[in-house]
Amino acid sequence: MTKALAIQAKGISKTFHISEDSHNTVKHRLFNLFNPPRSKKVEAIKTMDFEIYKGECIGLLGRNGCGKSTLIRLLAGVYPCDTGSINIYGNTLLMNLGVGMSHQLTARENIYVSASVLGLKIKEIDNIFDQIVDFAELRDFVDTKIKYFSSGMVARLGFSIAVNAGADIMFLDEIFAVGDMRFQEKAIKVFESSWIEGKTVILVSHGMEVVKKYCNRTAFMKNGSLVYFGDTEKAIQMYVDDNH
Ligand SMILES: Nc1ncnc2c1ncn2[C@@H]1O[C@H](COP(=O)(O)OP(=O)(O)OP(=O)(O)O)[C@@H](O)[C@H]1O
Repeated sequence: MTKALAIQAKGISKTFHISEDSHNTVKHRLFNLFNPPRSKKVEAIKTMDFEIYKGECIGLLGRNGCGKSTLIRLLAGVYPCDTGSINIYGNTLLMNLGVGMSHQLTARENIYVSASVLGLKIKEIDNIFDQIVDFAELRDFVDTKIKYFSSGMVARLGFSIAVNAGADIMFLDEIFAVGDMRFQEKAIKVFESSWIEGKTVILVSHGMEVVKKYCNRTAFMKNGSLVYFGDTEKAIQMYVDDNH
């Protein structure tokens, strides 16, 4: 049986240009009239190719700053790539600290916007609205702008929308680390339930137990490069060695 593609990345890369001197004060600007601000290049993602198949749970490991979040933001379409192309087969939702949700909107408005992005009609969203709110345990905050939410509350809302609205591909950035213990247990239960079967999940986590338990393949990144993508145990070993 041939495996169906969920994500195909070909030759993708991303470089950030960070300005080193911020000419913010009047004094600083006067003294630096003829010195343009210096800029530093950060190659967050160095050219890489990979394929992810439908139904896979993929782990993404690497030390702080190695490019994990940038990679999933590229895959989720938050940033454009500098080079290469990404093909996504299905609808996606990125769930970490509120990326993809608007902080100026209330939880209710974000539910409607995110679920529409996932392809649901207004009537369908009406039908699952209560489910989303109750699963996220945010009944008392439905009409509060999410800029007043804690990062855990935003993560709960994002996870609940994706679970209930049925995203085909989910990017989970440290989801098991941000909610409180009770929500983490609930999130893990959903993760283990049959619901997750057939869905494609890309999981960024510093928790080796979670990666070991759920990921059928794991990628190990270092300094923006995809060093290894395959057997989970082997990727974990490389990550552990890199931390010593
Ligand atoms: N929006 C941005 N503008 C400029 N530089 C950025 C931006 N986002 C990330 N970077 C830089 O790109 C590099 C990779 O960052 P990224 O957040 O992808 O790493 P990470 O592996 O997710 O780290 P962590 O484990 O700490 O979450 C870092 O050097 C970071 O400073």
